[in-house]
Amino acid sequence: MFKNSANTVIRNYAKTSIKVSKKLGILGVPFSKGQGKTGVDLAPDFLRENGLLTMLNKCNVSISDYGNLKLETHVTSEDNSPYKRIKNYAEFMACNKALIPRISEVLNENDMFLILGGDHSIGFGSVAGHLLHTPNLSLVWVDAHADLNLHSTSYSGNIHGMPVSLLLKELRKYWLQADLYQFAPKCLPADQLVYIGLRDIDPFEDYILNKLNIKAFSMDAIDRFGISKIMEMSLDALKPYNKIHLSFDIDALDMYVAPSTGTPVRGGLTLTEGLYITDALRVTGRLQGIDVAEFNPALGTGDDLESTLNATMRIIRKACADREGKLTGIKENVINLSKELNEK
Ligand SMILES: NC(=[NH2+])NCCC[C@H](N)C(=O)O
Ligand SMILES: [Mn+2]
Ligand SMILES: [Mn+2]
Repeated sequence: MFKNSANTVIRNYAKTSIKVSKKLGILGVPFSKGQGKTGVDLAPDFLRENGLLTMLNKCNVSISDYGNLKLETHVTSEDNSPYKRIKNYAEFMACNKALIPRISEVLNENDMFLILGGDHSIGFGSVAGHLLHTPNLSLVWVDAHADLNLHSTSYSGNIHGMPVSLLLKELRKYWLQADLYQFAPKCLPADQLVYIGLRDIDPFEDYILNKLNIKAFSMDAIDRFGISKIMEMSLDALKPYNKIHLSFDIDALDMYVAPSTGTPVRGGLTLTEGLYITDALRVTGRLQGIDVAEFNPALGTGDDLESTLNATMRIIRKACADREGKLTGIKENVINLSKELNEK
């Protein structure tokens, strides 16, 4: 098995010599109610203001920016929510129901899409929408957390810790009252999911990872085998003709690299490892959807913010572009924003 995997990687890398520049559709989803901290909704515009589009243009990516998903402003009552333990369930559903059909619209006009979160609960709508367009899909979830809780197993009630359980075929039976078949009829088989970077898992998540035999590469595994071996094993686990969705929670990165995030965990990926993962997926030529979630520009000092912004931009560039351009103009904007936030 491992002999083949090395060949797979070499073959995949060889494909990069055919440089087809892909069309990229970008959509911001400024949703923050999947967890308790404000500010993660600022990320899409903050990334744009700090030169996201210019950076990608310099790398010859042709972009259509669809702006931000409009979120319902009048709050629906939680009284008739079927899952009382989940915080902001109605808002979560409204946002994701709006997001799901947008993915096909964006993919009909582009080769790839990039969703700018928002907290990671938007990963549900992004992947569910992707599955509607491309049912033969594999999911790579890069995260310190498994985000695999059920409404009934979550300690926090935060739905950013649950999106994967809403997506998995094997767990749908626990979400009957969510009426998922109506707006998210396609789901993901557990054997087409790979986790990378895990290091903070709840007991139920651990149980279900084992029970469903889900490929999960923890930080321990990465430290032990090295990231290149982990990527070989990851790609080997996925069907070779499937398109790939990468859902990147920036808290997968070490908290020294990406401190401006709501649930940081120590002992994470170096930026080099994060970029390696992203590159290994992009060069397969099958990467079709990307989420970048949990960047919260309102958290941390000016230095934290600069580091997190830089890491996030570089992950995005690696996912979307064959070439690297220069990052410019970031520093001034960071200084201005941290001044502004301190004055509040
Ligand atoms: N997307 C995230 N950062 N998720 C953190 C989840 C933390 C915890 N497992 C919970 O369910 O509340
Ligand atoms: Mn996380
Ligand atoms: Mn996450």
